[in-house]
Amino acid sequence: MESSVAVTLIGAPTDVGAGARGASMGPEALRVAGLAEALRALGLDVIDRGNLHGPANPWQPAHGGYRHLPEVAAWNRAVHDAVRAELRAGRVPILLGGDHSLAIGSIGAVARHCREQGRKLRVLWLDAHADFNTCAITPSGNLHGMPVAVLCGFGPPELVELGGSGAALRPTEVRQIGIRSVDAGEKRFVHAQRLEVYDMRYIDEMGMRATMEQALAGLDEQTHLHVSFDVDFLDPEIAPGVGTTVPGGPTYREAQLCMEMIADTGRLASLDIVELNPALDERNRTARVAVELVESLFGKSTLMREHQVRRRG
Ligand SMILES: NC(=[NH2+])NCCC[C@H](N)C(=O)O
Ligand SMILES: [Mn+2]
Ligand SMILES: [Mn+2]
Repeated sequence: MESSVAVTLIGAPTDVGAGARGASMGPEALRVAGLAEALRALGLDVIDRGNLHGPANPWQPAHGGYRHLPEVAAWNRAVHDAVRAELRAGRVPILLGGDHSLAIGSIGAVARHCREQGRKLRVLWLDAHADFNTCAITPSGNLHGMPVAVLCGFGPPELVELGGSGAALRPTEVRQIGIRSVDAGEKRFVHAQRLEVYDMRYIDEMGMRATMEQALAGLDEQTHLHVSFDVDFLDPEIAPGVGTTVPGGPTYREAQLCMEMIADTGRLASLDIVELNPALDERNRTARVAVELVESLFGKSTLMREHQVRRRG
């Protein structure tokens, strides 16, 4: 028997990067939906470290192109240090957001760890949004619309330099899946930086299976696979509990296949679950769907692998 996978839950209860309040309740909603118990039932070693602490949401307008930059930076420093500690201990950190700006700290720590260990990195960004805005092009100033740009080096120094000097990511290390809302200036920047985006039209035309085969192509034993799961990736019909819903997302079945195909790679080494907003949810059903998808991400399947009818070539 191989030793069991060890995961650590890290709560970051804040919505300082978002345009709507409520994602700060995400960590507790995921716990109430039974995340830790579900992962333990799969045989994983699960530690829940509780919640990180950081500044309250001052709910102020944008300042120099950003809303709440000092608060977002403080939360991300806490996330960075917590994620880094778990990676160093050989565990799989699972960040419970919180809004998506927290991926700056989380992926900043992952990228730094990979550099130190000489490992390759692949980031799968599951989202309705590209989150590739900068202060010059953002329509809102909300930092949850900017983490991918910040991680690629485009943003304020207090965020860009969080995981060490220089940009955490190269655009070629990222694959975006499920995208269906990109702002005008953001769209030009996505093209200029050659982000690899599998938008909803691509998924409609090619199907989720071919999409994931491409997004996961080229992984090897040295690759650290990070999944940044913005719950608004999902169609609002199955996931209403998010602050920025966009219709036309993946169905329950498509999302399950996406997660199962990631699990099959055996490379998943860190995860963010962000943008769950219990204030907008219905009886915690979005949290429960998120837990079901994360179970698949960690290898839950209907039948034992060896009993599955092999799909044809
Ligand atoms: N992580 C998210 N839900 N991001 C939504 C971003 C929405 C919009 N593109 C903005 O920059 O304001
Ligand atoms: Mn989103
Ligand atoms: Mn997002």
